[in-house]
Amino acid sequence: MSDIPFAPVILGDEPGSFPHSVLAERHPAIIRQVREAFPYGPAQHRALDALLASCTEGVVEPLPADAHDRDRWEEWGAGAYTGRSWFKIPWLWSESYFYRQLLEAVGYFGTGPWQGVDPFRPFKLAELDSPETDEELAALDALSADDQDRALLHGSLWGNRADLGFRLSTGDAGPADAAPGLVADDSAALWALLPPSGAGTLCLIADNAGRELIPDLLLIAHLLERGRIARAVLHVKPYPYYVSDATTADVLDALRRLTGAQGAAVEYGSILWSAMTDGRLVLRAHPFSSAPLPFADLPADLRAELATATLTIVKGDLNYRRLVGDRLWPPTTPFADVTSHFPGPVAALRTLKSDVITGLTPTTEATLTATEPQTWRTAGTHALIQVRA
Ligand SMILES: O=P(O)(O)OC[C@H]1O[C@](O)(CO)[C@@H](O)[C@@H]1O
Repeated sequence: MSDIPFAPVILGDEPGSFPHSVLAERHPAIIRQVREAFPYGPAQHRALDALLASCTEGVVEPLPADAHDRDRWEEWGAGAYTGRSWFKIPWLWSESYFYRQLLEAVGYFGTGPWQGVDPFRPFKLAELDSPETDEELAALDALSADDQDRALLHGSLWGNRADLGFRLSTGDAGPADAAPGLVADDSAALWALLPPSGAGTLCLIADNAGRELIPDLLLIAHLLERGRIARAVLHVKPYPYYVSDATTADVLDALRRLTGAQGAAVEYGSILWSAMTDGRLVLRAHPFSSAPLPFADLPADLRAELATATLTIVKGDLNYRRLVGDRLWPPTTPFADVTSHFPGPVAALRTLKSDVITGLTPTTEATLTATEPQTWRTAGTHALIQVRA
């Protein structure tokens, strides 16, 4: 990466900026919503009060001395950031640590009865049970064999808009005269890495549960069924994270949603069910999946595993930030340069929901900046498919 221009790491300390609004407004709102979603007891409410005070006006507090992952967070930088304002340290770190501390407050990691109760589960289930999910599953029945590659790839891509921490108010793309919805499209290179009769392994680093995970699973089922891959490894989060990020429990809920549906959805569900049963589809919940660090810092075991994949698909905005580095890159910085650290071929499927962007052509950047100066980076109205073979 030595030829790449310097790009500053994103912090949350600039009032009016997107990262600042997440720390100052979105995190308090998430605490409020979680509080209302369950009849938590007084101790949990006190812990949530303390977290609210800490993350808005206070400093980063240490994890309890007996926390099972305290050493891991030390390795990930807790020593350097404890005692500092949440706004003045890398935004990626602040956000990640917020979710870790939120789970601490509600007793998710404790030994009591709230152990393992996902504070975001009511929101995830509501989305999974929504009429929109019914409609998306019913649409599978109308897909011709020729349409499936593109439709299922795009389903997985645009499914990334369905992020519960980020409710969209706009449609597929920007206004009619705006830049195209897809600001980079390397899908030909992606398909070239997954030819029919492929014997390889796809790793898919998942993002959100519900209406994003369903199309991710459909894509995996399709690739297995068409013989473009022999095996898939689906990387999920080891614990609830960023409100809607997928965990093992969410995969099982999504799978049940498919097998309990009607029409083609059921067939996809049974392909996935048997693939899990016979080991062609494997779930992984590596601790690094919810680390506050970029993928340039992959631990050795995960790096070795991803190095064996024919292709790794990295889903969503947060994973994109981790893949290219959570930095204010010049938008035309080549995607291949900022992903040269990654151990194998990699594809990013992402809707744009934060300031980080790379790999645009000068023309695309100029069009976006001229037509949608305030919103194109963060509104989720644009998407990209970028590949480094
Ligand atoms: O679900 P996604 O696509 O990873 O998006 C989550 C996004 O939420 C934010 O963290 C803000 O909360 C984004 O900036 C972030 O990258």
